[in-house]
Amino acid sequence: MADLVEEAKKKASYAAIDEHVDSSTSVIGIGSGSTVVYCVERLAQRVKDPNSALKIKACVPTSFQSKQLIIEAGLLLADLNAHPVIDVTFDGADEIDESLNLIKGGGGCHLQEKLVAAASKKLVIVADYRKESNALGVQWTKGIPVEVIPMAYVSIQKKIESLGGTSKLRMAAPAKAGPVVTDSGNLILDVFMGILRGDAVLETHLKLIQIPGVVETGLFMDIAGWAYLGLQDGNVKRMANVTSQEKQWKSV
Ligand SMILES: O=C(CO)[C@H](O)[C@H](O)COP(=O)(O)O
Repeated sequence: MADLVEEAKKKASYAAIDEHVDSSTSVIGIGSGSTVVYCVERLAQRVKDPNSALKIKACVPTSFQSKQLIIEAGLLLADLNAHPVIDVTFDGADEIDESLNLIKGGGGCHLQEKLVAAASKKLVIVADYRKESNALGVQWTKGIPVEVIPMAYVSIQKKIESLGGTSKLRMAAPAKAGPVVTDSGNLILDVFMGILRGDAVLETHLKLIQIPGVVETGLFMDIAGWAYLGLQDGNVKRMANVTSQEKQWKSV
């Protein structure tokens, strides 16, 4: 089972890199999590190939983890302020619906992931078959990750209750006593607001983001243009959202 999942992540990642990186690609965003490890592996293989025509100028990370991945692979590390327009970003997801709405932030990196995605002409999601869903909250049952300012986390929890939801402060145990602290120094609430279909995804994001002290939610709507899903039978399923692709190209 574990091998099957790893193989699925690797196949999806290799296909995504091979189909979205070419000699015109200059700046690449690198997401976070266990699946993007294979994207970086494939990218490094292609860059180091003596016959390579690639001219990658910079890789922009979305977390401490992805910064380390870029450095260890010998790729060129840069930051978003130096490269505010990114050609293509590759990132994982915790759940993906049919319209390519996503839950992200299982690894606690969704704030920087959203900032890098928003600066990207293309966002390509890589995942294994367990992430595909017909509605958000069906496969991923650990709640919507919501990054919050530490001094307000209890009052934010109360506001979430008044919206009909519940939340749990994400804890770091057993790795450390106390809460998970994000790369930006904030806390994470995992928020339960039921199963989200269609317009409910955006509506829920808007309700949460309006609460003072909420920095970002792990709901990503209309931003992923492509998703590559590694399947159990060894094939890769390709999904595309034309509306998101067009919006992205226009907004950058
Ligand atoms: O959003 C994320 C981190 O904040 C990750 O992309 C998401 O959790 C998927 O991770 P993995 O590839 O390990 O399943």
